[in-house]
Parts: sequence; structure tokens; C-alpha cells
Amino acid sequence: MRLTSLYDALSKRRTHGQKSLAVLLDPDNLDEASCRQLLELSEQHTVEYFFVGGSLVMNTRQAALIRFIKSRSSIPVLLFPSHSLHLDDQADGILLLSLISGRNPDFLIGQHVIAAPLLRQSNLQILPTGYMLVDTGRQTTASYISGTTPLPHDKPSIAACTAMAGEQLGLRLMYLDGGSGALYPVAPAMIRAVRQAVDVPLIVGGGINTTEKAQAALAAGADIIVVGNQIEKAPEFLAEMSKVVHSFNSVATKTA
Ligand SMILES: CC(C)=CCC/C(C)=C/CC/C(C)=C/CC/C(C)=C/COP(=O)(O)OP(=O)(O)O
Ligand SMILES: O=P(O)(O)OC[C@@H](O)CO
Ligand SMILES: [Mg+2]
Repeated sequence: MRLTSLYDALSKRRTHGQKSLAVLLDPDNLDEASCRQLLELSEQHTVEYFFVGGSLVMNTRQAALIRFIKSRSSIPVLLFPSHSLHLDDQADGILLLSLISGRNPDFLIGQHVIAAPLLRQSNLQILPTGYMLVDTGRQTTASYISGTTPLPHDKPSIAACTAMAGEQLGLRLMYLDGGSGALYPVAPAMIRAVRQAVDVPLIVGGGINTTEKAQAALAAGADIIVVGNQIEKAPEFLAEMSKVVHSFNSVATKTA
């Protein structure tokens, strides 16, 4: 299995306390003009990763979207797939999610069995990721589609034990996700508990739509924050998020 330069870079950043910004691009919501604008903004303001995916992917635009990004940007593209149908060799890597907050065997291992031979043949770098959906005020597409109950938002110890089990099973990243457009983001107490429970890099997303929410997630221990909806609504929010993440890094460097 390709465990990978992307993963090495990610863990090196974590070791050095360097935080990262991932911009989530949903093929269902992005036309070429908006994508072009986001690529321009990401040239002016540092973005470490593009995540590409959506809970449904109702059209065949994903391939064209990735081709468009790869022809114009050197920022790594990571697939964020909701299904084994959504593989695409043009991307650099894949967050190979196992939905460990749920008890649906299809999303714990079933989709992975179908994807395994295709992944073996592809050039995608594989990032095995413990994916935890967290209840953040309303049912999200991801929890509905996967038919799973998200983690209760005020039970950090359940999240910590879930992440611990995922790490013991060999997963190399953890992703705490409040879901697309969450009413409120994953609680800092939960992020802190997971951060203390495991050593692997921690991704946090869902409902990050203000500077304060981004700062709170980073201060609680997120290594990568993911922002989707708010950048779809207001592209200039990308610049704001880049500033938050990278000013956090410069403070960390100065105090190291
Ligand atoms: C093994 C492979 C290749 C796939 C399985 C992947 C698994 C286990 C997925 C977990 C369940 C799931 C449905 C995750 C959704 C992840 C995702 C792409 C979220 C982003 O989409 P949203 O933005 O939340 O949804 P909308 O499309 O509603 O905006
Ligand atoms: O779209 P938002 O709410 O930023 O969520 C991003 C992502 O974590 C959802 O899976
Ligand atoms: Mg979306």
C-alpha cells in the first residue's frame, strides 16, 4: 500500500506544530467560474489541501473539476469520497474513510472491499482515516446517507475512545466532522479530548464559518481545519481562514 509522501508531509507538519487549511470543493456546488475564482484566491493566500467530494455527487462533474484544478494549481487534491464510486486517479491522494463513529458495516469495511482492487491499480496515495461524525444540531447529509447515529456533541470521552480504537486498528488520521453546514462546530472540549487520546494528525470540519470558530478548533488541537460551505457562500472567506491558520503558525514558531 502506498503510505505516502503526502502522509509524511502531514505528520511532519504535525510534529512541528504547523496547522493547515483544507478547502472542501463539492462537485455538486461548484461551477467553472467559481472554481477559477477559488484557485486565484488560493494562489494569493496559502491553502495546503483541496478536499474534493460530497455526500451525494449527483453529476459527473467531479472528474472535470479535478482536471481543472490539476491543470492550474500545485496544491494537492485529496479525494473525500462518500462512496466507492467516487474514485479518481487524477487526484493526488484519498482520505480512505472508515466511519468509526457509526455501526454500519458498509461504511466501516464494505465500500473499502469494493474499492480495494481499484485503489491497488491507481496511483492514489492512500491516507487511512478514522471518520467520526458528530451531532451538531441537525441531521446532516452524511449521517442520513450512511444511516448512522453521530457521536453526541457533549460526550468527549466517547469520541476519545473511538479515536483511540481507530488508532489501535492502524488508522493514520482522525477526522472529527460536524457535517456540511453544521449549526455549530465540533465542541473544543471534544477536539481536546481526541487530541489527548491519539498521536495521529487530527482533521476537524463542519460548520466553521467564523474566525472565532476556526481559532477555537485550532487552539483545541486540530491540525487541519476544513472549510466548505462558508467559502462556497463567500469566496473571500478563504483569505480570512488562511490568515487565521497561518498567523497561528507564526505565533507557534516564535514561541517554540
Ligand atoms: C471506501 C471508499 C472509497 C468510500 C467509503 C467512504 C465512507 C466510509 C464514507 C463515510 C460516509 C459518508 C457519506 C461521508 C461523506 C463525506 C463527505 C464527502 C462529506 C462532504 O459532503 P457534505 O458537504 O457533507 O455533503 P453535501 O454534499 O450535503 O454538501
Ligand atoms: O461545509 P462545512 O460546514 O464547512 O463542512 C466541511 C466538512 O467538514 C463537511 O464534511
Ligand atoms: Mg457539500
